[in-house]
Formats: sequence, C-alpha cells, structure tokens
Amino acid sequence: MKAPGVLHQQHSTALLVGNRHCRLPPAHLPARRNSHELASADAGRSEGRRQGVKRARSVAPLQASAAATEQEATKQSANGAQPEQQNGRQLTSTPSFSNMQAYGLEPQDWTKSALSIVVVGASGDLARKKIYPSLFALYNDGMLPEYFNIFGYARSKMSDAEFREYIASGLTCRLSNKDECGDKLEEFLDRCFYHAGQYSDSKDFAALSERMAAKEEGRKKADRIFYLSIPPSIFTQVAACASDAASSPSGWTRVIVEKPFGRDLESFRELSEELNQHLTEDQMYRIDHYLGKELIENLTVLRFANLVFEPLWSRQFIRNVQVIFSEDFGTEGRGGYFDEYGIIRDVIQNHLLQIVALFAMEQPVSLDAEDIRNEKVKVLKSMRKIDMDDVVIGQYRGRTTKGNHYPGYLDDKTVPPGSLCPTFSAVAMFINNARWDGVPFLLKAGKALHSRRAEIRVQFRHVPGNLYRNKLGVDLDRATNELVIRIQPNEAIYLKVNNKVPGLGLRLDVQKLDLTYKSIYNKHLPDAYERLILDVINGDKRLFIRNDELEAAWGLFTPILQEIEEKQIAPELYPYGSRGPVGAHYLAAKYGVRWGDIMNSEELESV
Ligand SMILES: NC(=O)C1=CN([C@@H]2O[C@H](COP(=O)(O)OP(=O)(O)OC[C@H]3O[C@@H](n4cnc5c(N)ncnc54)[C@H](OP(=O)(O)O)[C@@H]3O)[C@@H](O)[C@H]2O)C=CC1
Ligand SMILES: O=C1O[C@H](COP(=O)(O)O)[C@@H](O)[C@H](O)[C@H]1O
Repeated sequence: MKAPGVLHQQHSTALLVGNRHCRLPPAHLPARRNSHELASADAGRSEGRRQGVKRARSVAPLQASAAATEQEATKQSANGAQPEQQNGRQLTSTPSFSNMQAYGLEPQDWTKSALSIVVVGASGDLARKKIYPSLFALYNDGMLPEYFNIFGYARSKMSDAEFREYIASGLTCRLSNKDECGDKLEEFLDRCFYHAGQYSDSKDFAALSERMAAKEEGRKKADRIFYLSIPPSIFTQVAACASDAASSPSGWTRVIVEKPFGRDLESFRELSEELNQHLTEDQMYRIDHYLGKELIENLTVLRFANLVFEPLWSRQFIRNVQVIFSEDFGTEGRGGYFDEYGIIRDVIQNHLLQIVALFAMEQPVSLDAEDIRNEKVKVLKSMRKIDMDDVVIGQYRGRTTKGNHYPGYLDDKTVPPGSLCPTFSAVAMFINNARWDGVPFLLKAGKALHSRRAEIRVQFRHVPGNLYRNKLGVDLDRATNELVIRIQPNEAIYLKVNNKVPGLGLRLDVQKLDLTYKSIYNKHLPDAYERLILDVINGDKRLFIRNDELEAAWGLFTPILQEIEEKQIAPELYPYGSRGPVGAHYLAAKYGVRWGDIMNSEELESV
C-alpha cells in the first residue's frame, strides 16, 4: 500500500473523513474550459436532459421498483458476514452472470460481492454518449455482477429521477434484444443514483461513500470503480478525494483515467507523479478506447494465431504500413477542448501510435497484460526520433458545396481567432529494430475530411521476377498485395490479391479475399467502452496503457509539438470534406508510397 492518500485497497475508516479539502497538487494543466464554454456545455447538457424528459418515462413506477429491488437484495444478503480479505492487485473476480461462459470468459463467484461504479463527471458528454450506454449494454447482455449499482457524481444538481432521465435519453436497445429491452432498461435505471458534490471536497466524497455503503450493505465485500470522466485539470484532486474518503473499505478500488494524459512529456510526468501519490499503478486503468475496438483486439489474433501472416510480418516482405484515421465532421462543439491539444495529441500520439505498437511488437511470452505491454514498450522505445521534415500539418477551412455551407475550424466560436491548431496531420515514423528497419510507418489523422474511417493498410513488396509483369491488364509492380484491416466503419479484414480473370486468354485483375464482419458474423459488435469497462471489472489490464508506454510516446512527439508551437508553423489549409492537404501526398511520395485510402477510394464507396 502507498503512503497516506494512496487509494486504499482495504481500510475501515473511509467514511470517517471530516469536512476538509483533499490534499491537492499545484494545478499545472490548463483549465479546459473558460466560462463561456462551460455555459454552453451546461446549456447542451440541459438540452440533453430535456430531451430525456421528453421521452416520457414515468419516474414513479421506477422508484417503486427500485424499492422492490432493494428489498429483494436485502432478503438475499448474507447478513453479518465479515469482509473478505481482498487484494485489489490481483485479478480477483469475474461476473457470474449468465453470459460470461458464452463469451469465453471464466465465470466466477460474484454472489458475495457488491460492485459500485462511480461515474465522476456524470453530467458530461462522454458519460452520456459512451459510459451509460456501455454499462447498460453490459447489463442487457448479462455481463454485470448481480449486486451492482451506478453512482453519478458531478457538481450539477440533479435528483436520482432526473439522473435516470438523463441516462435514458442516451440509451438505445440493441436489435438483438429489443423485446426485453424495455424491462431491462427499467431494471438498469433502478440501479442508478446521483450524488452532487464538489471535485475537491472530501466531505462530499465521504457522503457519496456513505450512500454507496448503504447499497453495498449485506454483501461480504464491496468493490468500487471510479470512472474519471472529467477534464484532466481535475484528475488529481478527484483521485485525492476518492482516495481519502470513498475507497472501498472491504474490497478493491480501481480508477479509470481518461485521456489526455498530459499535453507533453513534462506535463505527463507531473500528472503521473501527482496521481501516483494517491493511486497505485495496479489501481489505475488508463483508457485508450481504440484498444477496445474489435479489430484492434483481433490484430494480435490475426498475427499470432495464424501461420500465414507472421512469416511475412517484417521488412523483408512489407513495403510500408499505413495507419489512417479520418472523420467526416469537424470539431463542432468541442473546439474549446480541441484547440488546446490538436490532432497530434488527440489522435496520433495515443490511438494511432498504440496501433503501431501492437502491430509491430514481437510475440509476447503470454497473453498476460505485462507481457504484452513489455513488448509494446520495446517498439515505442525503438522508434527513431521524428524528423520535422516527416511531419505535415493542416487545418480545415470552410466550404460551400451544392448550396450547403460547411464551417471552417476558425468559424467555431469556441476556437480562438487565428488559431494555428492542426486538425490534420501526417507523420512518417520508423522503427529501428531488426524486424522493421527502413519500413515507413505512415500515420495520418484528420477531421472534416471526405469520409469517416479508421484502418491499417499493409502494402507488401512486389513479386520478384514476376512472370506476368507488363503483359497483362494490371501493372504488377503497382498492384502489390495489400492487407487492409478496417477498424471502422463496417469492420473487415481483406487481402488484395492478383487473380486471373476467368475465361479464355490470360488477363489478371485485383480481387479481395474478404472477411467482412457483417456478412460473416451475424451479431452486433460491442462498443469499445463495453469491452474496456468489463476488463476493469475483471482486473484485466491488457488493453490499458502503462506509464512507460506514455513516457515513450510523449518522448517521441514532444519535440515536434514544441517545434510546431514555438515556430508557429502555419498548417496547410484544406477544404472541409476534402481528402486533406496536398503535403500528405508529398510526404508519402518521399518514401515511394501512395496512400491506400486515396488510391482505392472506390473501396470506400462499398463500405
Ligand atoms: N467527449 C468525448 O467524446 C471524449 C472525451 N474524452 C475525455 O473524457 C473526459 C470527459 O470528457 P467530456 O465528458 O467530454 O467532458 P465534459 O467537458 O463534458 O466534462 C465532464 C463534466 O465535468 C465537469 N466539468 C467540465 N469542465 C469542468 C471544469 N473546468 N472544472 C470542473 N469541472 C468541470 C462538468 O460537470 P459539472 O459541471 O456538473 O460538475 C461536466 O459535465 C475528458 O478527460 C475528455 O478528454 C476522451 C475521449 C472522447
Ligand atoms: O479520442 C478521440 O476519439 C474520437 C474518435 O473516436 P471514435 O471511436 O468515434 O473513432 C475523436 O472524435 C476525438 O476527437 C478524440 O478525442
């Protein structure tokens, strides 16, 4: 256990904290919002709540059934049982609900434990858009423990009933389970409670803890998860308060930390040092939601569970690797946040770099989280310092087409006038190790582009001494094999191969060996947050980021970020809805590469 203030694994005094402020470090990260932004965010939230209320769920029956649920829980509880000695450092338990086995997970005994999930920043955008829907989907699929409760915590004033309406306004039923979904929704909402409080007041957290304890009563032990869905400027104070006043007295306590983890190497180190005063590494779950996406989890399966790919997975056969992220909408509404970070910090330094690490790592000793993360960090540490000549930045400008006007980045009222913040970037990176020496890894991310997609494209070398060169239909030096892992939308893995066009004569064309998920697996794919929240419940850290990975990632990007900012390098403008700045094509051409998404734009039309 850490020095005082570290979130306690076991203690019995969590509820006895007086009226005092939590110990706080100096605020070093920029406050994320100014009052104008806060006001507009508040307006948006009220609107969200109003919409929720409009959906006309009746609250009274809900409360009645909440009482029934509690009576039932009390009837079933093992009264007077002593808290189990529990070490939160280990993978302790897995939900015992019906579906665990169906998902290939080990069912374990949750019958004696309660689980409380606290969403800190409960009135916010991420909570409503992602966290509640994921929790509900897990509940609906039978993946949450029997005795779970959800507690929203934020400064906004809300009753439990209003909170439930707020949650309900963001929920939808899955098609696969639509008939039962209404009842499930009511049951789920019955387990949701709201507690208003300040983020730096341990008295408020102690009161929250008391409410949690009342719901946890009767279980042998209670485990607690705090999801910090708040701006990074208040991560530490919340960790301090939760640690001081609301950690579990009898079970484990885990904390999910959202990105951004700092904005450069220095601020990352400061944040990390501060959080380490209150949380142990075992308690911290640093989320990168891209790691929770189906196709990213499948990346290692593809490589290590098949014989055909791994022998080709090196400089010997791979010409270049492209990791591409594009969105067909701008920063609308999030400009205030975005402008402090820009696309390199927002997407490339975390999501895309994590994908590269998983893609390029050596086979881990086992599927254990530490073994996987050891291999990822080796890749990050082997990366060559990024050269400014290998970086392109862009910013979208407004565009009017077919009578519609699409506003530019600078037209967003929450963006400071004249901002040079990049909304697009392309970077060429290299891994200085035996496997990847000389292979360009081209990363590209942009907002307000022509399409929404995220994919990995692996372009293979040409076939040596090709018999068919120059003779037939396609240029085989250009039509090399390409493996595409489409992360979203319409998840797919396909390999482009040269094939003989059937019939007389000998003509070749390019076809796909196609594993498009929707045509093969007739099922809804879980959202990344579902997978990740379930992993936190199970204590599985494979898909969460370790401190040394972040240290290496920031080490790579901080020098170029500083150079861009210090020299005030102007981004190349590109029209809203276009394919991005021309500079990205020159960057690829410098390494003899053509961007796969541009070269094969017809593939997108079929998505
Ligand atoms: N939204 C998204 O799509 C994504 C968000 N994230 C990260 O998740 C976290 C939460 O994001 P999001 O929900 O968008 O954030 P919000 O800006 O919506 O903030 C969440 C809540 O925190 C409180 N809050 C907001 N600003 C401040 C402030 N300056 N000081 C104190 N409290 C404040 C508000 O609650 P109240 O006023 O009621 O206390 C608000 O409802 C952030 O770290 C973000 O970077 C990561 C990926 C995507
Ligand atoms: O983390 C972030 O991700 C989203 C994109 O996530 P996706 O799952 O919808 O692809 C991005 O819009 C946002 O700017 C960034 O902060």
